Amino acid sequence: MSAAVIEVQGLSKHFRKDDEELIALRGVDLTVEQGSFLVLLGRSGCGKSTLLNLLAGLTPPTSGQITYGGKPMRGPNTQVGYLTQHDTLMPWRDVARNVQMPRELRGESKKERAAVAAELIKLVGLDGFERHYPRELSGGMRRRASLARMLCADPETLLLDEPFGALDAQLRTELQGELLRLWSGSGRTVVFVTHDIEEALILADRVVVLGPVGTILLDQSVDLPRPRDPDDIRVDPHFVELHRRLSAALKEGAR
Ligand SMILES: Nc1ncnc2c1ncn2[C@@H]1O[C@H](COP(=O)(O)OP(=O)(O)OP(=O)(O)O)[C@@H](O)[C@H]1O
Repeated sequence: MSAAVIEVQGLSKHFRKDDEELIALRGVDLTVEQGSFLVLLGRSGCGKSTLLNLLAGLTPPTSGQITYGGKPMRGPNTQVGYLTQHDTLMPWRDVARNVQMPRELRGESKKERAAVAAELIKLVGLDGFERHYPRELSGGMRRRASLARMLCADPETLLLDEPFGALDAQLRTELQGELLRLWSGSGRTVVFVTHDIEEALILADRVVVLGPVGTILLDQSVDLPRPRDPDDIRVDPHFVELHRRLSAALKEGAR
């Protein structure tokens, strides 16, 4: 077993709205192993995005603690790349300049960062759109540009919040494949949020099913052989059994 890169203990997050307190997460314990591909699966509103915000260090917990690489996290974590659910592209920069941004901030030369960005733009299928501004792109294209920008920072841990939800089925499968190629053997850790069981099983080493307030309903390792061809794997009896288990856990959480 690899070392833990992220350790979450007794994590709670409350929000205050007017006079009411809303509990988004309550007492979550979770360990993420270095180099693993973890999928967090859960229905809308169970606290997945809140958990990623906390893992990225964008917001502090109400109680509990998170350690990253053995050190308590305080403030934004620069080792992680975070693809949020909402669009964070800079509207005044074209695709190429958005994607290059993380390396520009590090002071990398124009030539070097342009070369890396060009590769990544190609990888996400946006070649030809380098000079387009975010407003000139479709929702799915903006998502892909954001993914390329996140990868351009070359983070050691990737936090992805439903990154492929807005894409058509074929593009989704292609980008899932690219993500797996990028991750495989890289030593990077991925925490991927989705509410799609099939997507979870195609990607993950391990699926954690979350219920209301982030309660862990099931912690399931996924020992399906890789590469996992979506068309073949759907009829694999072990896939079908895992699908049934995850689906039952999600239903249980909805009661
Ligand atoms: N900034 C905030 N202020 C108040 N309440 C919030 C805030 N952020 C999240 N919440 C609440 O916390 C709960 C969990 O929200 P969260 O976005 O983490 O869920 P989710 O599982 O990611 O949902 P989805 O799959 O729909 O994105 C929800 O009830 C939401 O209304």
